[in-house]
Amino acid sequence: MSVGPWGSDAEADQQVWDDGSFDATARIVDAAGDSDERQVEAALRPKRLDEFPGQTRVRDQLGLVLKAAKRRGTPPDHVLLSGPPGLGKTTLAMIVAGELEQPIRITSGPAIQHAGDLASVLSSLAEGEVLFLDEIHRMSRSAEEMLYLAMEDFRVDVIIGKGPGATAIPLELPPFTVVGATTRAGLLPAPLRDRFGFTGHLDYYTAADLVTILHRSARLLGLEADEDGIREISLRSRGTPRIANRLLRRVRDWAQVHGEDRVTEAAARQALELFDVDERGLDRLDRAVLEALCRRFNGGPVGLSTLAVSVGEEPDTVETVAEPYLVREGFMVRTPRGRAASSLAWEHLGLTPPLDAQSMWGATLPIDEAGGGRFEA
Ligand SMILES: Nc1ncnc2c1ncn2[C@@H]1O[C@H](COP(=O)(O)OP(=O)(O)OP(=O)(O)O)[C@@H](O)[C@H]1O
Ligand SMILES: [Mg+2]
Repeated sequence: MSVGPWGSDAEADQQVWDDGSFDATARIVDAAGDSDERQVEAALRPKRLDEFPGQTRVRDQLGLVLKAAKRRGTPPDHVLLSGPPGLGKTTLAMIVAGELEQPIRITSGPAIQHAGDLASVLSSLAEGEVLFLDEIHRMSRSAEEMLYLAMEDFRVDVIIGKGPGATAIPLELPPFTVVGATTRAGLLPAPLRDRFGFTGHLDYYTAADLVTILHRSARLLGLEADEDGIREISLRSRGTPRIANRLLRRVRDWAQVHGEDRVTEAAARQALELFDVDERGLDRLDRAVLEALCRRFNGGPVGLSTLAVSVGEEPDTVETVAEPYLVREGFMVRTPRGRAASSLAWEHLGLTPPLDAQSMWGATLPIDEAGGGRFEA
């Protein structure tokens, strides 16, 4: 067993595991929401574009497209919204219908497994109606092909019968608007992507936008909130309104249980400490990964699977759950020789990087200069 300047491996293990194993699916900083949460969220969704803070480019462009279509009295181009979970794609889809003053029909890629499922939705649409297709990248191939035709020519071919005797009966559809949402725009086949006249890509929010969102949510939840309390929550929300709203609800719980009726800075700090979300929005898994990188591997680089074993997780969990945010925020770098801690990581953990750390990871070198090769996985 190696005993470094920071103690033994066993001690490091203890820190990660002393309060039970880590459940990656129940993270408070998970950007994806579960079905219970979606009900609470519905109440917090802005209903109109001018109540929607942040994403100014997408908001202004979309506003223009919708206003022009309304003025012409025709349905607007189909709208594709892409971006990471929890940033407001569903919210914007609802807003499109709200701004057009049209009903919205909601379905999703996984719910449309057969072209027939889509045909029945399409054939029941009224003129001008908005069809929201969530997770559009998960639709079946045959449904996708039907959708191309429907989006472009407002027509579906209904197949009657089977085998050689089958005939296609074209069915005219009234004009309507598809709003597609996807977290994986890259997975959409080009012909489908091309049929959207407007594409909006949502990006992470600034802390200032999250402050606006949190003030609004606090008001809707009937909560008094101090500026400092709201700011504290915004900084820990990983640029994601869904996480911000969730943290706000936990802070509300904490404040109410402690007989306070305000979201103060102290309440926010204590509540979020209890839930293991630190000042930069890192949770226990994120910190365990950084701790392992710095303490055990001297800052890296280290292979993903070795790193995963040392925090007791599957490589896939480390790669998809912790890594994206750590890399995005500059705590961790992916190098051709594995994962490495940045100086920010050492600083965040309150540790001093060893003198030879810089030369060890060579992480800031572009891949080519660092010797070519692929990312170690
Ligand atoms: N700009 C915003 N202003 C206020 N609240 C927002 C904003 N964007 C998102 N939210 C809130 O965040 C929560 C999640 O938003 P939404 O469901 O629209 O995300 P999404 O992009 O559809 O996520 P997913 O990819 O998981 O479906 C909702 O409660 C919504 O009210
Ligand atoms: Mg959504």
